[in-house]
Amino acid sequence: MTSQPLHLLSDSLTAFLGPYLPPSPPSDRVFVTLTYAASLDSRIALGRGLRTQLSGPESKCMTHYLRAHHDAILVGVNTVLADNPGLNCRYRVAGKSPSEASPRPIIIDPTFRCKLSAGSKVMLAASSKEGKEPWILVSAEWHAAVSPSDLAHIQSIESTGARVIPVKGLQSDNRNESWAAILKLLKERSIRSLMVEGGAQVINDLLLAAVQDGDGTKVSPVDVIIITIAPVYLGKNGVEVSPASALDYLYDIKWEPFGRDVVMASFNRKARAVS
Ligand SMILES: NC(=O)c1ccc[n+]([C@@H]2O[C@H](COP(=O)([O-])OP(=O)(O)OC[C@H]3O[C@@H](n4cnc5c(N)ncnc54)[C@H](O)[C@@H]3O)[C@@H](O)[C@H]2O)c1
Ligand SMILES: Nc1nc(=O)c(N)c(NC[C@H](O)[C@H](O)[C@H](O)COP(=O)(O)O)[nH]1
Repeated sequence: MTSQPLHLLSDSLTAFLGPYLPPSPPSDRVFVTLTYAASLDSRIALGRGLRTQLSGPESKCMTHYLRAHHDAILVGVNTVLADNPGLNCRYRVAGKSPSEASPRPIIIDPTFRCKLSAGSKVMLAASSKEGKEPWILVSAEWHAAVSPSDLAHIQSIESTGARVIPVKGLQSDNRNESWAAILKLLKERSIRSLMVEGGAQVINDLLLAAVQDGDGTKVSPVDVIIITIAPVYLGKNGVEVSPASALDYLYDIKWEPFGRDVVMASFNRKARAVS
């Protein structure tokens, strides 16, 4: 990988983000930050499968600063197929190697469509010690009936330290149940803070998701929402972020300009109770 480290953020910008970062020491459950970059018409890409750069250099740097503060970063498989993302942290953290500063990449991919190769950016970031090896979450049903060619592929990428992890309850047709299963698995594997970067299906689902808290109460799994808004329109064919129903539960909202973009950071009132 030949990516350049990102330049430092000013003190005022780190002060802006500070209140929204995962707690230290971490709490007992997985702290979830939902973050993405959208156009003025709430599109996150020009069309399905199209990588679309929205963030300018300043807000991009903000995203990598956030990556440095999370144990893991999660995307849906369509984002991997469209964007070939590195999912590492290119913001330099004093006293940590790039790999140590990077979150664990996690890809939700029930039927292993990503078919990661050694040349994909996420695998290259890991092999060049600029990131961590990805975990690919597949459904337990798919894994139980894996074909010989997929098994060979899995063995090949696992030999590099990547993991293909079967998850009971991970299913495309009951995605709310999937979130409960994903968060349980991540907690068992000592992930205490998760940054979710997209794509649209993941974001739209998570905005309305409800999982059981320790005492059985239904809660939203999302603690913090951080959105970069870029001053462009992507039009009607764009990939839209718009949940299936209305919601109005953000609080302690701050807006901050980052270059030509503006970033909104907020807490989610439903992170504790969903009626
Ligand atoms: N601007 C941004 O910030 C940003 C961020 C990420 C992606 N994108 C764009 O978004 C587009 C991709 O978005 P998308 O909506 O097509 O796909 P996605 O990335 O949300 O992936 C969807 C797929 O992931 C799996 N999946 C997701 N949630 C699941 C669940 N709970 N249970 C089981 N399986 C689950 C399924 O296989 C599903 O088909 C791309 O064009 C990409 O460039 C933009
Ligand atoms: N913050 C942000 N601004 C954007 O304009 C954009 N398109 C994304 N998209 C998020 C998605 O996860 C991308 O796949 C990664 O941003 C790829 O970037 P990396 O190689 O991982 O740095 N995110």
